[in-house]
Amino acid sequence: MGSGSRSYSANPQDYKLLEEVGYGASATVYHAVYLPYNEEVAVKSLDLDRCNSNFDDIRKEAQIMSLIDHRNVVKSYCSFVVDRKLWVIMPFMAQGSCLHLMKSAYPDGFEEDAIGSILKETLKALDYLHQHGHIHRDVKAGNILLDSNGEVKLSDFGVSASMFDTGDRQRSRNTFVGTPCWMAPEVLQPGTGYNFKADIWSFGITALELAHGHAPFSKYPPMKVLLMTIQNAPPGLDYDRDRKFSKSFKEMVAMCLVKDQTKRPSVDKLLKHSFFKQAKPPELSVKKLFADLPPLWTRVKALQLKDAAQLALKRMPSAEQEAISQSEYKRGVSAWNFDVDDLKAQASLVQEEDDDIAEIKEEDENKFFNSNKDTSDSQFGVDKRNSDNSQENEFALQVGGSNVPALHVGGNDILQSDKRNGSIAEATTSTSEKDMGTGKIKTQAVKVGKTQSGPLVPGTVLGHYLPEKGRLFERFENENQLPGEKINRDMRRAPSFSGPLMLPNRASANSLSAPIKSSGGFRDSPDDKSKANLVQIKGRFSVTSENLDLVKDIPASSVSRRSSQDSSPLRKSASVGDWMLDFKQQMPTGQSSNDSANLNVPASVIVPHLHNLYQQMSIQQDLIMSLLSSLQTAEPNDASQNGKLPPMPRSSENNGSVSKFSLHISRHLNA
Ligand SMILES: Nc1ncnc2c1ncn2[C@@H]1O[C@H](COP(=O)(O)OP(=O)(O)OP(=O)(O)O)[C@@H](O)[C@H]1O
Repeated sequence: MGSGSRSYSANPQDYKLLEEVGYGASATVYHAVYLPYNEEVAVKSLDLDRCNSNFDDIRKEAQIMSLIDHRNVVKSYCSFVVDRKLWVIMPFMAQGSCLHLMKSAYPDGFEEDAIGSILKETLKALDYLHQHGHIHRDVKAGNILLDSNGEVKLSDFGVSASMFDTGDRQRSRNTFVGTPCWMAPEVLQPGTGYNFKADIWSFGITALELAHGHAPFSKYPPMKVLLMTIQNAPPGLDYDRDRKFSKSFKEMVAMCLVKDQTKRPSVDKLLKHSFFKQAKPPELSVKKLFADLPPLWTRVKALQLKDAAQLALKRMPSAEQEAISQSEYKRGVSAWNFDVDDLKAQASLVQEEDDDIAEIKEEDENKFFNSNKDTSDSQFGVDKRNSDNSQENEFALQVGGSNVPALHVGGNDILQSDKRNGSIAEATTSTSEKDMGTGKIKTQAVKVGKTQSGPLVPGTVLGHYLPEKGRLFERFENENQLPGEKINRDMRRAPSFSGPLMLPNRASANSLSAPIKSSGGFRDSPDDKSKANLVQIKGRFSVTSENLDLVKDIPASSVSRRSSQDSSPLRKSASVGDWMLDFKQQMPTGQSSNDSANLNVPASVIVPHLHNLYQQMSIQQDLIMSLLSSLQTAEPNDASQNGKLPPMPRSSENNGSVSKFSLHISRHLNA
């Protein structure tokens, strides 16, 4: 197989690996030379031990990549296994990803003409993929690659899904994979399902990312991003700093970022938008972006060092968390694995225990509720943002009410799609209750051990968030020294800018036609089989049976969600004490409970709990910081209100949210 008539061998000796130019969730990407042709290529080395996908899925991804034939989509020339790695040979894109380029030279984003060209080429790639039945599912600046001549290609099919894929493979997963900042609301919203329009949302977010240098909400931890995506009005080009952008650019972004997926345009329609009609050829507008820059690998290395230095400087745990979150974002890692069962469990607890979470509005995002008035007169009849308010309210109600949004993976979710008149029908994952088959899939999930263990805290739900540091090292431990690799090991022990790190299990990350598993439809009923793998529910956090090896010896005690003793969810979530108690109850009779210090508890049992405890401490610190900053913000008004916390001044929708939030936090702290 190969490019055109060229074929590339499956012999690793024919490839000389040079510099590392990127690192993703499950792969390292090298600049390399294909010796027989003396041609530069990129070698993506996927660590099979770190991939949770089964090998067939990985191979299918590689196969589909090799069938791709479009100038704006990165294809693979061939792929083969070398030791425990799958090498995928691709064209080398000498300027790397747009994300890398922004981070090294354009921290505030690109100029509009470059953005227009990049987005137009990306749209062409999406057009091709959608026409061929694929939802990319991971459109973002980190996956838009640039060549030295200005060529733009969309890459990384690690999480893409085939709209025509049905059957076992589709049912076989219970983990939603994506990158939270770019994920469309319907992907998270119950009962709707999603289709290729999810790519249009991600495309709109990518437009903002290219315009600002970062995606909206990128500074927040994943759980918060999920809630904000669901609750808040869509982001847009509405800030003062966005005055420099044209009306047509703003309109185009507003069209993409409509919460109602049926009102989002197709790629075809978007391509006809005036913003793209006037886009310059990329050789004019994109090529100049890197005219004066050093080679890609030098930039990547510099970014790695900078990232490592930043992390080293930030010693405070809470600051570290943010740094980690930021560095992961900067690496463009997309394997944020959402365990849907865990999220559902957490969401259900949020519903009962934590209505006020729904009212936490971020300062930046509040303005969206009252903005976007200028985006209503799109020639394509795009909805006014304000017309989405009913939907906003609906979301807010759902969060606070009985239909809390929760991720759901329907076990029988089948992609229903067909191709009519040459265009893609709106293939949608079915999320109706009758389609769920939850019990079956949940049981499978337990069996395959894909859920996260330990108390469910925002950090744990998205497994990688806090444990990142640990996995960073794991990554280095596991790494093979590849021939030609020049980056010294010490530096690789620092957080790698281009690397993913801690992405634990990228369950479907490598399946090009990975099923679209996440959808809505959470049933919060006592007989909900989704709770089959809940071992304990404590406050808003739960211990799940992710790792049956870990929990099988611990009595599964069902704790009422609103037990009077459990009024302090956060504190309760620090379940180490309970766990020790449980463990001690299982001690052979006669052994004194005072022996706890000498308990012969295996490290494999202790470490996860210590880890959880650490996470909870971090979250508490985070909450304290949030409270402090809320208080600081409120201080000027405070004096005039006799010590009462004032309502949020910016939006009537936020009245009282600070005080509720504060109350919520003080409940945590005082309990
Ligand atoms: N063909 C290529 N030429 C040059 N650089 C590349 C190429 N492919 C990937 N890269 C660089 O390597 C990085 C990681 O690659 P890629 O996104 O394919 O890995 P991944 O493990 O699938 O990552 P992700 O976490 O985004 O899923 C990219 O962001 C890009 O900077």
